Amino acid sequence: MVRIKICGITNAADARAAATVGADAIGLVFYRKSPRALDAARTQEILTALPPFITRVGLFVNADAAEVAATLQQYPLDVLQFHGDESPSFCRNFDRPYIKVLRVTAAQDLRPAVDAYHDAQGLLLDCAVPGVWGGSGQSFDWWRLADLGKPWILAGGLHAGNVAEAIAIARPYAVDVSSGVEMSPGRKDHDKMAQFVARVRSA
Ligand SMILES: O=C(O)c1ccccc1NCC(=O)[C@H](O)[C@H](O)COP(=O)(O)O
Repeated sequence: MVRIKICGITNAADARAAATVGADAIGLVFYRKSPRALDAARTQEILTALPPFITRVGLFVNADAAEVAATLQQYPLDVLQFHGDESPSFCRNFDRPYIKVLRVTAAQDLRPAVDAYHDAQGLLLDCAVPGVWGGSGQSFDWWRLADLGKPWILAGGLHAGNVAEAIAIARPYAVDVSSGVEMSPGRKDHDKMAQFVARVRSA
């Protein structure tokens, strides 16, 4: 079964809807320059609204270690997701499972990254878009990856109309979607989320 993460949740209603339609995980953006960035009140509201057994993933882009640590002190996040140029030693600094994002455009050898981030819980492949760290809505040329020896997550420009094809080609452990299930940046479309999950489940 392919797992599903819905990223860039910004309010309690969207968090509840993501859980209701069957998402396995939600992503919370702690990157101030993002249109999906959260403040303390919103973060608390989302975490309070979320039912049990949905993985809470916190996203960071080249944050200070102190900022990541403070966020972890404040909120019960299950997994960290690093979208910037964070080194392996930085990522493993927080005593928390982490996912490292690799930004790609087409087929490439991922072995060096797999070796470098050998203790990552998973790797997330997203589309490399200059000047954009994530949530771009752009996809890359999917390819069938050789076994990485580690779960990997497919992201970048996915939506209900292309996710089945993406899964058939790439065979990921999980898929991650943000803008493909939105009506505008940071506002999820609940019907699109339901359609997306249904397509993944039937792929
Ligand atoms: O959502 C953002 O604005 C964002 C900003 C900086 C780093 C990551 C960000 N989001 C990550 C994601 O939403 C997803 O993990 C991934 O990039 C897929 O996004 P999309 O192509 O919009 O489905």
